[in-house]
Amino acid sequence: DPMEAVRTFAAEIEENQIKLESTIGGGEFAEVFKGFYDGSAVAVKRLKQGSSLKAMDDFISEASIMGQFKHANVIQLKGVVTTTRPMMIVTEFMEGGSLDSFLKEQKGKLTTLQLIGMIRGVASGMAYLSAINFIHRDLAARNILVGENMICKVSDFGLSRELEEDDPDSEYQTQGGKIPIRWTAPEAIRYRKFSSASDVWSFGIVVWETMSFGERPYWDWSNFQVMDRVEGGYRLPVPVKCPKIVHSVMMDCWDQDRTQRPRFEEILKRLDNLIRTPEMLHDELVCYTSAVSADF
Ligand SMILES: NC(=O)c1cccc(Nc2nccc(Nc3c(Cl)ccc4c3OCO4)n2)c1
Repeated sequence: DPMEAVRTFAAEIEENQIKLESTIGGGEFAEVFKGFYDGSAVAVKRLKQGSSLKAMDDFISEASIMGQFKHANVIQLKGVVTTTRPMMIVTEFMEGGSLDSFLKEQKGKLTTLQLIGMIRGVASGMAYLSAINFIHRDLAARNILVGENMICKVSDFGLSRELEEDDPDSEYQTQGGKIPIRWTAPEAIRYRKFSSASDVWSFGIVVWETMSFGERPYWDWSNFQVMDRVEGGYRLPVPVKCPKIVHSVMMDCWDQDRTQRPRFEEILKRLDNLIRTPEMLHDELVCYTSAVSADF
């Protein structure tokens, strides 16, 4: 019973203790506001009146899931309003908004090291979630939030994907459920085999989005073209000014064989090494031996 779970994992907040200030977003089922609670800035997701029972259950489930997490790179739940209507989810406030829009606004203004620092935060949040066996299924720059000092946090644990019917990123699958095709691993698209390894694939796409300052993965290709060409071995190219060594991390995340993809723990170590040795980010300083061994 979702209500039972939310009482276990989330503090109940009195609605009159929350002050709403401004609207910052919204979807089909809920609106998101900036507000204040307990002396600090918060984000408040408010379920729209007249929502279906399923929408209510999904709303409550998102809070229960979030309430079980505690990590610097995962959005922190402060509490919920469930005993009065409308229901609300209250979290820490992330001033930079979603990563995809943040990157578009900051296009060309961030250094490679800053971009890698953001990606490192996402990898750290995902290493934590995969360690507690939580599979995200919708990891994308739009579902990462940016806070002070450009800290990045994994968010959006909604079971019901807020992908609109006509959302170009949603693709109907036979058994209900919508899948964001251009972020999803081939085995998860083909036979719904979601795992931390399919989250690693999605993470590779997030790295590409970040190094491309919010460029749309596979540009204006149709979902079918994406599936067909990726199955055929096509992979996104190295973004402009992106060090080859960062593109090699992406390529490892996009291994057709999910057992060959690096775990988030390994990805985190590789990113930390790059941050510690920035000279590795200058292609001209790094020698790349060709894949084919020299015949001598
Ligand atoms: N500065 C801005 O314009 C801005 C735009 C969008 C989001 C945020 N910031 C922001 N900060 C924290 C959370 C969210 N959105 C969100 C999510 Cl994703 C899931 C569940 C939940 C939420 O709020 C309460 O419950 N947003 C800030």
